[in-house]
Amino acid sequence: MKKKVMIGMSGGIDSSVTAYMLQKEGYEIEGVYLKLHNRSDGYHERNLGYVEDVANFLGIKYHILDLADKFTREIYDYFVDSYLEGTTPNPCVKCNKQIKFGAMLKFAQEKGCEFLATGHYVKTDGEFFYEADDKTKDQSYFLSQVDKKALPFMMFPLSTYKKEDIVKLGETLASVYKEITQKNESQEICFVETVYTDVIKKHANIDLPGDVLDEDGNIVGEHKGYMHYTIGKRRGFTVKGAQEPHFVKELNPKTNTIVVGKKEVLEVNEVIASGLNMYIDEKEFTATVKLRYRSVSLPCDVTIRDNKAYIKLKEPSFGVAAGQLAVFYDDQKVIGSAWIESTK
Ligand SMILES: Nc1ncnc2c1ncn2[C@@H]1O[C@H](COP(=O)(O)OP(=O)(O)OP(=O)(O)O)[C@@H](O)[C@H]1O
Repeated sequence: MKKKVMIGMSGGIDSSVTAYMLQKEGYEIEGVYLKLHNRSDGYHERNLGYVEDVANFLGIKYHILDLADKFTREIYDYFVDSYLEGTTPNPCVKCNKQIKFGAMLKFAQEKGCEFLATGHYVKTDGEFFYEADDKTKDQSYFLSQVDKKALPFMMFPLSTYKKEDIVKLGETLASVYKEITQKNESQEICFVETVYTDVIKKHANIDLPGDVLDEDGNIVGEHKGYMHYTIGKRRGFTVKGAQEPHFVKELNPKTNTIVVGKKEVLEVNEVIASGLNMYIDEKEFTATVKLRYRSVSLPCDVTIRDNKAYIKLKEPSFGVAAGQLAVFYDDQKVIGSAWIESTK
């Protein structure tokens, strides 16, 4: 009997080609589209149109799973609250853990599927995640909070391909694939239509000017409201008499102040992170760590104690933000991750 695979279908090229590939390999496939938010600009209608056309082309069944309430509670509210608290959230990491490889995986299993496949660029051997071959698309950072128990059920057929090859293949398939390749690349964060501040504005007044402080607490300028800034940002505030660029080092919601300094004051050598998700049991290890997506992996020593990771960097990093994820790698293998709480 053919093995049954559920495919997370977003209406984008990656998942549409994933479905084509797995069918060609001989799997029995079904699709599921997740409704994750209530965008009113025709977003879901457009995506579902593509999902339906691809499903018709392949002759497969597809489901619509409405997870908007769960998504609002667990992902959207966390996103807004993080900015209010002066931290920098990573909603895609939470979504992968709780929604895509939480609720969507459960749905796939309830429908009798042996596997869940997505168009993520990442590898797995059922025990660990590994970086994808296309390093410009690699999404291992975003998957590193996914529960170990979910890994044996995952399939990532795009893991060895380059994005451009997937687009090229799409162009040779049915006309719907061609149409999908011509639409705009999806947004970085699916519920942010333009910029994140437009989302936050719906929940708080973000335009509250306040003081810019130097490291010693002296007032040196003015800012537009702390929620306009993230750690490392260098524009949109004034610093009296500054000759050199200044960067945001700290956000203080309670006093509506931001602390800025020259690049060297943003230097970080130690990181404390909590909310661990480890794929190995060791409590002390040497690894490399990515402190944000699209940053280089830095060599470090890690000690796990009282459910926290104490990370000593062997070379400094700059502009590390609380709220982002620290992802530990052993070469290309993801060995765990934790949320950045504080830095030194
Ligand atoms: N709304 C959704 N419903 C079902 N699956 C989804 C949805 N959004 C994303 N996915 C799954 O997660 C994968 C990664 O999504 P992401 O948005 O990170 O990448 P993408 O490159 O835009 O993918 P795609 O081209 O398939 O839209 C998708 O390929 C798809 O399998």
